[in-house]
Amino acid sequence: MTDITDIKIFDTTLRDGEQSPGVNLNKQEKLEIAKQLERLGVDVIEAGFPASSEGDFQAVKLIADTIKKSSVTALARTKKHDIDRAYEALKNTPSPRIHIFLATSPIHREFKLKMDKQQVIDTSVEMVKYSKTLFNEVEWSAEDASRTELPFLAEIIEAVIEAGASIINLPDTVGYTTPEEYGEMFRYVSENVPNINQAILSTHCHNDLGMAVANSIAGIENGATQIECSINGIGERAGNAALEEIAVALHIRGDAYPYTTNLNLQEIKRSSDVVAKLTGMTVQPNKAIIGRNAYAHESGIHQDGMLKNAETYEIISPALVGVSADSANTLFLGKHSGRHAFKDKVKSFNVELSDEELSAAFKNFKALTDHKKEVTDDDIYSIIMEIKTDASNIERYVLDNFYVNYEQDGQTKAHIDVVTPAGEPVSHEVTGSGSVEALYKAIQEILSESTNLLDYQLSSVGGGKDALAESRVQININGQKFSGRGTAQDVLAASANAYFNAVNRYLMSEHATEPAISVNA
Ligand SMILES: CC(=O)SCCNC(=O)CCNC(=O)[C@H](O)C(C)(C)COP(=O)(O)OP(=O)(O)OC[C@H]1O[C@@H](n2cnc3c(N)ncnc32)[C@H](O)[C@@H]1OP(=O)(O)O
Ligand SMILES: CC(C)C(=O)C(=O)O
Repeated sequence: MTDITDIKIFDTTLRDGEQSPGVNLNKQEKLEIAKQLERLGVDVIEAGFPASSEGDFQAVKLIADTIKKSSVTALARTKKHDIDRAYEALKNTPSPRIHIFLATSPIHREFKLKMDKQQVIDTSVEMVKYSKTLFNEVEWSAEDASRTELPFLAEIIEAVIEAGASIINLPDTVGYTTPEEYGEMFRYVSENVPNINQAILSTHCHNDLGMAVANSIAGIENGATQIECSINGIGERAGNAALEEIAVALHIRGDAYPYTTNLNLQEIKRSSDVVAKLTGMTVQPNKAIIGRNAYAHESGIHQDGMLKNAETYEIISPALVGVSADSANTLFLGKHSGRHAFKDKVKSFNVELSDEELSAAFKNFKALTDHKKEVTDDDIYSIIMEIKTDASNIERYVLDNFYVNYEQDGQTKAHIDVVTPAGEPVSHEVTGSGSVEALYKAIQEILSESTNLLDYQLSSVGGGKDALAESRVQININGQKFSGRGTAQDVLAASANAYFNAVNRYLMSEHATEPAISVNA
């Protein structure tokens, strides 16, 4: 039987995540995120870099003073001032940890730090020892470890462990490495650092080549037991390894990855939402695990498969990560949807449709998808109601075509082509002082019945700029009031449909034994 290894989750949303260009969290916002990270069950919260500003010092302090279950840490350069500031900020947390770093790669040593190898070792050792006078737990990071000579990496790691570091983090700072290379670095360190069993190894991967999650997993497959990652994968440049992707990959592919974490997966969606909202970094729709399309299926063949057995196309249940069935929008109805999914949606409204009504509704739905990217539940309900209240079995007015033009003198011309209940095509043109006024005047003048408008309302159905327009009218015919409703992409078409709907309801009532559809008569 394979042993299961416990992996510690070190969340750096509030430190590396906040290094995302344009993100600037105040201390209350950072605290809200920290509280959510604690609910999510992360083992370590990296709350910030206290020496970087007074604001970040105060934020780290507030988090350290408040958070009790997760361990709170903060970043510091190998400088006494940075370490002292971190201590002042962290001293009230039950299990404080300092995270100090120094770059080890040739390019950083030569051009950025202007230090040789020995200076990098000596500075790191001295500052780990100093940190140890203040903190029980010292994490040391070899910045740009993945571009560092392996023998030098092994040498410096042995020295800092000897000085008191108990967590050794090996970042792929610039997101350059491949999973094979990153895994090989951990294997090399595990095999070539004599005192490595006195420390735990940690991954910290950036996503410049889109391999941060794969690299982090390669790290734990080769000896690391801590993963540094961030919610929604935010962080410097292309970001860090996404916490939610690692957590769910380890869970869903437990057969391939024998690891556990302390994370409460059901808090993933909420964590993602809080971070997206407070940082202003919205999540791309197709983002794995938490993107709005992650559980949505649009094409008819996929939807049919989903209805027959969800596992045909779904490897993760949205409920696993706290995505509600409603927001999962599992069967997204759009241009590529088929009859099975449409029928399923109709059923969810508890409306009975005959086979003919269903076919007519499906036809109208497909026609709508040619104009509208996202067809909402409201749109579909409107289509169903149109069908349910349709007067197609009686003679009625059919609006064939219309247009409305603005004239130079401020007048509006409306032209309509209608087929009458007797089946005759007729056209009429009028001018009026506004679009709806002119259109309704043309309709009133073309009807054999004498009608007048009592009430007119216009609203939008569904969201987005391509939402449907819905118009409701009440008209008076022969002393009786009839209501009408019309939906269309265009507000004038919806208005015309509503008027004809009311007139046709009158015609229906004339044919019925009881005028069931007249209102307030
Ligand atoms: C890979 C990472 O993510 S590392 C973390 C990066 N995060 C941040 O930098 C965010 C917070 N940073 C800041 O607010 C500022 O950079 C500060 C306050 C830390 C420092 O600001 P300044 O003193 O103005 O220095 P500046 O940022 O311009 O340059 C960095 C200096 O630190 C030095 N340095 C860089 N890393 C380290 C280190 N690990 N230990 C010691 N010194 C370091 C640089 O060599 C440079 O030194 P120099 O001034 O002698 O050339
Ligand atoms: C400071 C270290 C951990 C870092 O953020 C990096 O190397 O990317």
